[in-house]
Amino acid sequence: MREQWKRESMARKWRCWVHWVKHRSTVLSGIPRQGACGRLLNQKEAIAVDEELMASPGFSVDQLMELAGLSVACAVATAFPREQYSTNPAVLLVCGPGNNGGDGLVAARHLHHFGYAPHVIYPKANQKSQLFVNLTTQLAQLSVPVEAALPENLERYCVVVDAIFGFSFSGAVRAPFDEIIRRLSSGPPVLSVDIPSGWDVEQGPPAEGVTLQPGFLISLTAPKMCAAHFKGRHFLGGRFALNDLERANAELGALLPQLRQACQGLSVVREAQAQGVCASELVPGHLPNEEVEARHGHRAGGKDVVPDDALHPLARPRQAPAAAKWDWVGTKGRVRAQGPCWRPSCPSPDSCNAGAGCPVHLRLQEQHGRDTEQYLRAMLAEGPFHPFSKHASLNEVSARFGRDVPADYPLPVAPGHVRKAKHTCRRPDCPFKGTDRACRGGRECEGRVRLGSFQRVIGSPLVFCNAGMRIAL
Ligand SMILES: NC(=O)C1=CN([C@@H]2O[C@H](COP(=O)(O)OP(=O)(O)OC[C@H]3O[C@@H](n4cnc5c(N)ncnc54)[C@H](OP(=O)(O)O)[C@@H]3O)[C@@H](O)[C@H]2O)[C@@H](O)CC1
Ligand SMILES: [K+]
Repeated sequence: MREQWKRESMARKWRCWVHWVKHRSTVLSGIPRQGACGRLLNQKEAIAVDEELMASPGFSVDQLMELAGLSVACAVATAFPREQYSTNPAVLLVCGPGNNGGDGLVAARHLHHFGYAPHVIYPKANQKSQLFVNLTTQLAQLSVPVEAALPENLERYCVVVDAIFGFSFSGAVRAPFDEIIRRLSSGPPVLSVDIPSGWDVEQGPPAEGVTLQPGFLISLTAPKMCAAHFKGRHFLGGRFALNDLERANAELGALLPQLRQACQGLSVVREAQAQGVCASELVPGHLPNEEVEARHGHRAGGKDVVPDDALHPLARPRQAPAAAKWDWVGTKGRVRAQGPCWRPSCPSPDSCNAGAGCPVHLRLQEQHGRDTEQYLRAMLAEGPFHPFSKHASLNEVSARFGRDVPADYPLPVAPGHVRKAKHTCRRPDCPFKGTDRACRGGRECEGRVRLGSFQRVIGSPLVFCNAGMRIAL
């Protein structure tokens, strides 16, 4: 009896909510809201849905924020899978003064647990609310750095999570966030939370000034009107909508996410733009590819259901270049890599030759300097086919090829440009003493020590030959 009463009461509340939102939508919106993601919420509706979630079903702010932050972390993990990196990938989360910033703080905690290395920038930390104090304390206890200023070098991050402003943003961006947004606009790929920061919630990107163009967006609860101007990979998150969404969607004409499966952030499929119409549809992550194809008439391509050409260049999946494209040229014991760079964080993937200006290379050099073993480890950790710069020594390239080179690939050793192994063995009876051949024994032999360290690093067999270091493939 009590159960039935509960069910009826829930149903009554739900009908009230649907009626109320429907009525509000009609009254409040004068602007058409058919965009890239179906019917989109305007600013007042977004705020109203948020308030309603707290009022009627009694969600608390921290509950909503926890789910929102978790879905942000899931979207990052989907777009930048942890398995693609050999060390914990660095993620920069820039958090603003409101609840959008709170989502970023929560996401940082989950990303830490997912095996990422989050770094939080929180320029206007909210010290008054206990919720925000708790969130920063939790991060401190996990040793997640929380700082006020944006770091100088953004290239070390595989993605920047923009949790600066959400649906309460209005007007022109004020300091210090104007400068932050300017810098983020030319850095690594950006994933925006709910609203791309600096965009008007309804009108989209500002007409003038620097604009953030994120490659990824995760809308919370439902996409807002500005999402109509977004051209990247779109996720929906926040499992806090109420029962009976299908009915709600039908009645409201809105697109509230149906998060029935385990994943928290869902991709939104951008339908083929054949008739110039860009209507998107929410597709649960578990939908079979054939069905996606049937419904949208384009190749779903594994997990990625967004056609590549609809994506922001930084959001497009990178393909490993064919081995033939790689041309390693030995020059005075140094080598040069030619071919497109496909490091996920490369700022210019099509033109980068990882030369002296390659920030990754510079950073690795800066961090590890002459410590060969550390430097090699760091190089290898950058992922497969990291193109070495002009300044990489032949030995480093040899070490790299020892791991990844295809069996039929020519050795990167150009005649006449091979570094000769120095004879540095101090044994008085060394048979190679006085010759230009390297000693194969002797504890002090520099070649042997180095050989040992390469083997430790890459675990592949390297042998000495007369001409210098070669790879045993
Ligand atoms: N149900 C949901 O969907 C859920 C939503 N959630 C999340 O909450 C987000 C909305 O949060 P919110 O209401 O706290 O506002 P938000 O946009 O973060 O920031 C407001 C701050 O920005 C500031 N500010 C404004 N304009 C500015 C300007 N031009 N230049 C500079 N500053 C400016 C403003 O300062 P003030 O104007 O007050 O001085 C204030 O401090 C929402 O998008 C979603 O991410 C989840 O957490 C839970 C479930
Ligand atoms: K944002």
